[in-house]
Amino acid sequence: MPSDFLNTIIEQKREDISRASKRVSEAQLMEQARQRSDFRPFADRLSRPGPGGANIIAEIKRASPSKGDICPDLDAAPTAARYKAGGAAAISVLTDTTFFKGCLDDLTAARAACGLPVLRKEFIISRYQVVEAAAAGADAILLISRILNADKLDQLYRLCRELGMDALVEIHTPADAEVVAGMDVRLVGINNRNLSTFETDLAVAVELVARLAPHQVPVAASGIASAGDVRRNLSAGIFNFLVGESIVRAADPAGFIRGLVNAGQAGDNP
Ligand SMILES: O=P(O)(O)OC[C@@H](O)[C@@H](O)c1c[nH]c2ccccc12
Repeated sequence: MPSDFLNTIIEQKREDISRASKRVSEAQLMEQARQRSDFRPFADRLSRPGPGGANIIAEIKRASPSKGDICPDLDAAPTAARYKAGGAAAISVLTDTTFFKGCLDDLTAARAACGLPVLRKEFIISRYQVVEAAAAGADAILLISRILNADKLDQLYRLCRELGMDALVEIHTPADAEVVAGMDVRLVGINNRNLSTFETDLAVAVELVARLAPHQVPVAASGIASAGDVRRNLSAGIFNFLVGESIVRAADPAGFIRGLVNAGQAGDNP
């Protein structure tokens, strides 16, 4: 069972959704979402390693419940441009306001400032948020297996695909892996962080990757902080990485991303 804190987040989400849907109906959002034809390929880009060897999904993350403020004044548009300059394959934007100090406008601004595909990083529990993501310009959404039962996960995944977006489906345990291995989901995020305890263990991704189905491509997420961390995952067959805090805190985010992208190349840094 999710801890109290994860429950607190989910309760807050229910409130957010109820408030937002009074302002703009799902039908209105659906109309906007249906007009899109500008999707940038997220899953395709991450299906094979880029020229550097590692694909980095660089995250816009001002704060988190486990770390508090990371960079509260971070400006989404120039940050996304910097991430692109460093060779990021895609951008992840946390759109939760209460716990992560993000918003959907960050996603729209980040996307407009770089040519990269953009992932909506959110605790998605309802159709409304999926349609809202598409209307706001997301190319992909995160679906967290831990907070959805198998039916709901499947429904939201289908809706996401129907609207033209890709999904990153996140797992953390062997039981989550089993549910997702039975779906036609292509991109599977393996979160090294336990969302209840916030404990991060880099062994989680390298161990769980063996449980994915042959058609699935892994993305290691959380706690990745060095070229050495990337190399450890590359040896386990993982070439996609979702990285937040260590990029946001780096003095030179573009240079830091570049180091991660090229971590697998001979004669490279620590
Ligand atoms: O900042 P880190 O440790 O590099 O982690 C990034 C990302 O994996 C993390 O933000 C994350 C992974 N899954 C989530 C689910 C919800 C909120 C946040 C997340």
